[in-house]
Amino acid sequence: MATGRNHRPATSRSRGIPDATVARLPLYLRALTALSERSVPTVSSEELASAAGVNSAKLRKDFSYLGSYGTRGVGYDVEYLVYQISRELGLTQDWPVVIVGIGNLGAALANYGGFASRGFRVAALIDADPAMAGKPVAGIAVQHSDELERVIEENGVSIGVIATPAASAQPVADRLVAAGVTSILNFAPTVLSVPEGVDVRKVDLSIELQILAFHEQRKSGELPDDGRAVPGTDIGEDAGGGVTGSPVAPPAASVTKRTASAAPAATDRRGDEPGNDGDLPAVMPA
Ligand SMILES: NC(=O)c1ccc[n+]([C@@H]2O[C@H](COP(=O)([O-])OP(=O)(O)OC[C@H]3O[C@@H](n4cnc5c(N)ncnc54)[C@H](O)[C@@H]3O)[C@@H](O)[C@H]2O)c1
Repeated sequence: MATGRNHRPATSRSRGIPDATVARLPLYLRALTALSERSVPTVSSEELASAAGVNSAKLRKDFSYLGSYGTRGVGYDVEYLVYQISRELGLTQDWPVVIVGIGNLGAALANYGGFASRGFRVAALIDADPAMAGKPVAGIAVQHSDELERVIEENGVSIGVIATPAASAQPVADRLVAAGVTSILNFAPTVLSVPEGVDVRKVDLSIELQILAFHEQRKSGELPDDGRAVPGTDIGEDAGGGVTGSPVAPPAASVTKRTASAAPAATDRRGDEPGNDGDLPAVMPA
């Protein structure tokens, strides 16, 4: 991982909020939503930091970017923070999402209730297999790939989820982008090339397991022969930021924006934006 401590942190395009802060906002929101469901009116930074698994000083710094400073002796207003973070994340509006590749994973994603409850409406399920067309999955009829462009246009889809085999992922991404999609969540184990202005996040559970395997190996005292740390395992601090109690990072700031090129994201992103986690995997908040 690049060491970016002496550099200005990479920031999101809105209001100059650092990407690492943006990556922690869903963690705060998840913790705050749980408090809200229990009708808890206020929360201290320490309590919320602990519930979100984040260091409390980092939390206060993150909230300062939102203009939220809490009230001394009272803490933060839970409902207001839920609103503020939801608004900052763009969750106060409905986001139609298209899932491409309705096999084991695509069907599981389609059935995942957590999308809808967080403002992501599954607008369409797309698969290249003609035998799948018309079959209901999660109450939605699967549509053939030929329909992809029409579906995106009709539903105003800007977020696409790719759950196809790796070999199909780039052509699918190209079609999604050409049709107007500007954000892609990629589950296929391949690096995607997308034009400038398109954001890609990737999820790879096997990478997370490999990181856990590394920590297991450390716990058992079995280090690699040369005793060096395995690269890419220190993602907690920059990506999830100040995460406590967990050896594995929460959602990494793995937004990838680049011009179309054959260069892997891990190389070009880390090279030009120190302190950002470039192509590290993201894990969906549960
Ligand atoms: N990121 C993760 O943690 C994770 C976990 C499991 C699987 N995966 C990956 O997700 C992908 C899907 O896995 P799966 O087990 O669901 O596979 P699967 O074979 O069950 O499903 C793949 C589906 O994609 C469809 N498809 C193929 N090419 C297509 C195209 N060009 N356009 C539209 N649909 C197309 C196939 O018809 C099939 O229905 C694989 O790349 C796999 O490696 C990732």
